[in-house]
Amino acid sequence: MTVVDAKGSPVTDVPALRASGLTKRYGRLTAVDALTLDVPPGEVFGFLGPNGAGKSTTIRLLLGLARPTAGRAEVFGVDAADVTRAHRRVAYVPADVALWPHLTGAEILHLQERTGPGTDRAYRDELVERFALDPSKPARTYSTGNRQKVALVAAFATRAPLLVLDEPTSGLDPLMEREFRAAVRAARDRGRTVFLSSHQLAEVEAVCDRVGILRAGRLAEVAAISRLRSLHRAEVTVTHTGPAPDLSTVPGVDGVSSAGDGQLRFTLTGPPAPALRALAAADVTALAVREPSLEEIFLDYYGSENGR
Ligand SMILES: Nc1ncnc2c1ncn2[C@@H]1O[C@H](COP(=O)(O)OP(=O)(O)OP(=O)(O)O)[C@@H](O)[C@H]1O
Repeated sequence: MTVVDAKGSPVTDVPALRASGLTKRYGRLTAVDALTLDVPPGEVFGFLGPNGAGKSTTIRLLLGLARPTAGRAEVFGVDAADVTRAHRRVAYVPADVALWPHLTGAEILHLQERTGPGTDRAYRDELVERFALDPSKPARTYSTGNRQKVALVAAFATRAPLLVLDEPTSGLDPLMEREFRAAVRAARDRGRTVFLSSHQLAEVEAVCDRVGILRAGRLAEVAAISRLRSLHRAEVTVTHTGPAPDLSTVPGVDGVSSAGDGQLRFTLTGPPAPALRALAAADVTALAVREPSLEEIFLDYYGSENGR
């Protein structure tokens, strides 16, 4: 029996996606290493990591397209290996969209409608317009971006409660990227769950509630974007009159520099209270704090290293 809330939506604490000790080895290489993660229903989750970190392999495991060496993947409580049941609730856009070359975009969308978990046709037509897709052409004539658009329109227009998108915007131009972000927000407004692997950090920052950062097959961090920012270095600029405040021994403060123009710059990690107490002793006339972008956080994690 399904329990529903006042609006008729199912009440469930079963995660949309669950990975428990999920592991995939290819010979000696451990592509995904004991990955444990829950994505609750209604969340937009960003999945980040450099090339080769194991993002696509994780997605393949979550979708039952690859068999785990150890551990388990579940979609709304159903074992990912039970593909027929699990896929009733999933729409998937792979990194390399392959379409039937002789069918037109419209024919492919129609085919998806008949085989998938149900389609909102009015919304699909709206998305075709929004993504400026010409559905009358055979798929073999589509560019990479246009193939991606067909797959995205089909996925967003389904009634599947979970969308798994593997680097879905790599071929889209900035206008289409904007439409993509709007479609993700609309999906969330409808209570759908989105699992989005991406290299576009600005995109993840704009649409995701939480992010997971994968490094060499392991989850290095899972956090809300705001929390991730607060854990990382903020850049602080203090304008003062009179002698510069002494921050040399303040916990969390690093890289103090003064240009001698009444401005002091430093980076701050962790709670700001000790720095604020030290600053209170000086005559501070302005204080500016710049939080790091997701890109800066990402580079902090990886530096110039590879993901593996
Ligand atoms: N079928 C396979 N056989 C052997 N090794 C594989 C196979 N699939 C993936 N790998 C290896 O597993 C590691 C993770 O690859 P994966 O494609 O999951 O990374 P990714 O994070 O998706 O990278 P990218 O961002 O470049 O797409 C890589 O070292 C890759 O070479």
